[in-house]
Amino acid sequence: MAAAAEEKELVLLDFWVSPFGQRCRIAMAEKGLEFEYREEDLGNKSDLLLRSNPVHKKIPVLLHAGRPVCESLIILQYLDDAFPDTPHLLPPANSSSDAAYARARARFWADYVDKKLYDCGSRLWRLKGEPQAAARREMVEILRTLEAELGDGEFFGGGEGGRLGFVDVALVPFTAWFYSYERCGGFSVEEVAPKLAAWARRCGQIDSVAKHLPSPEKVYDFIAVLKKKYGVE
Ligand SMILES: N[C@@H](CCC(=O)N[C@@H](CS)C(=O)NCC(=O)O)C(=O)O
Repeated sequence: MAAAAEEKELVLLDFWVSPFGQRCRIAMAEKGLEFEYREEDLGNKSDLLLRSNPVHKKIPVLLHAGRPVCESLIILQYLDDAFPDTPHLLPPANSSSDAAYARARARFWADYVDKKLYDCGSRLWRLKGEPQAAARREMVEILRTLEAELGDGEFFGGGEGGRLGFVDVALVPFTAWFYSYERCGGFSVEEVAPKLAAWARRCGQIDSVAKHLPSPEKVYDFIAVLKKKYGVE
């Protein structure tokens, strides 16, 4: 692979359960890029993390030859740009208006995942009573909206040659949280969005995803730790 010499220079500052970090790990696995994984203690962030992401002080940070790239969706786009000979997540930019439109559309849905799904999922385990019921109604709507975008497709598309694309990689880490969302919210993803549930199972069979996603039970245990930390009963 053309990028081989540069691959060794990729370091990912990450935290095991982070869906944002998992996006980067899955993307690099899909691209066949080797990287060094460095687990951060988010309660005691390393100087390297604080120096590399002084604005948000968050993981993931990708260091490429020592230069930091922050924010998971920006990291995914950077990987497409910096390693153009590897399979693209976004349709390659060319002069056609169709490619430009497909790129814009994929970015829209990845942004939707960030703006809606993550926040709503957090409210499902943090809240009780009516606010939690409101989060459940919103989550059902989000899942149905994503299912409508998926349609009858095998994947959300955008990737080269029927592979995982930008939206797939942006969304798939949250499938490890579906079980927790279901238990906290009292609903079934299979019932509200069966095609999306089937897509999640399909993704789970892909090596890059299977290798980098934790089990749903481990995520649920982690949420129990978070609940304790934030005093949620
Ligand atoms: N928008 C960011 C979100 C990253 C993020 O929220 N990271 C969390 C872990 S999941 C973090 O580093 N939290 C530490 C903190 O907020 O102090 C991205 O897409 O990379």
